[in-house]
Amino acid sequence: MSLPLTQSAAAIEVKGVYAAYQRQPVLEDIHLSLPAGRWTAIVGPNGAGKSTLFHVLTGSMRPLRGHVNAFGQAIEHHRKAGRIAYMAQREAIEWDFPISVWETVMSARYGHMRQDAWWRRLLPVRWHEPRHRQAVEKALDDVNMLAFADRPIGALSGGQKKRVLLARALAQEASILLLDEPLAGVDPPSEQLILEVLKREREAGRTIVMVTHDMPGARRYVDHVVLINRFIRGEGTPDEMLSDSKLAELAVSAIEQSAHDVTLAGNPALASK
Ligand SMILES: Nc1ncnc2c1ncn2[C@@H]1O[C@H](COP(=O)(O)OP(=O)(O)OP(=O)(O)O)[C@@H](O)[C@H]1O
Repeated sequence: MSLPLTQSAAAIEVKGVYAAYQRQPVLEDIHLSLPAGRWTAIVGPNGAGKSTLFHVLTGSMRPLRGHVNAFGQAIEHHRKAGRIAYMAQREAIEWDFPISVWETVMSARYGHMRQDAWWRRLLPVRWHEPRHRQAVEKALDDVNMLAFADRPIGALSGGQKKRVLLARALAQEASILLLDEPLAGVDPPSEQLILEVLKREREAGRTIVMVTHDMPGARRYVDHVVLINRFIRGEGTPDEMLSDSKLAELAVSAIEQSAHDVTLAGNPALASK
């Protein structure tokens, strides 16, 4: 069940963000206030700019204009302090890299290890602070992947890779989780497992922002929904934003947007008008 949004401060505030690739606009005039300790779904058609928004939120892409704050400070500050965990889409990861599931998830702890005594950091991994091992173990257990800890990451199925990526984000124990399509390509039992894990994380006070195309899952679990297609097309409760009429409006915006882009591609002179 979703939580009421009253009295919830903003975890992330996006103000007047514009972003583009090779001068082609992808995000325009984005203003958002994502509530702290709540679970937000970002919903939009393919190519709407959802992943790009996450690149801006993680600081890996600089917007052309505008800025992003987390808990009232520049987002870079929180990223460097490890307070933001980011789960990329499966396709964005190099799976041939010769490293195990355990090592992949442990890499989420590097930021925390910087705070350990310097001599500890020189020791082999098995002598690192037990809290790192415990966090990795718990995260893998949460997503039912502990039995695969020693497996090379390249030797996993698509759905298993997804769960390892989520475990990596969980092991960071960050206050904000940014998850790009955590439910895509997983079977129904795994989807249910992931939704329940995220529900527990939200109940523990973490702020979750996830991109999803899974409307039934979003309707049942999230507190807040943002509709996006280059511009923000709506923001509110799941009941308001995921109604048939709102989703139909979003689909029409996608058709209009692509017709507009095709027109501009055929007449580049119009782009500057
Ligand atoms: N590196 C890039 N260079 C040029 N264009 C890009 C790049 N990455 C994305 N785009 C374009 O920017 C637009 C938004 O892409 P983005 O990946 O943010 O969309 P999305 O909403 O996450 O889509 P999907 O649901 O398909 O994952 C698309 O038209 C895409 O083709």
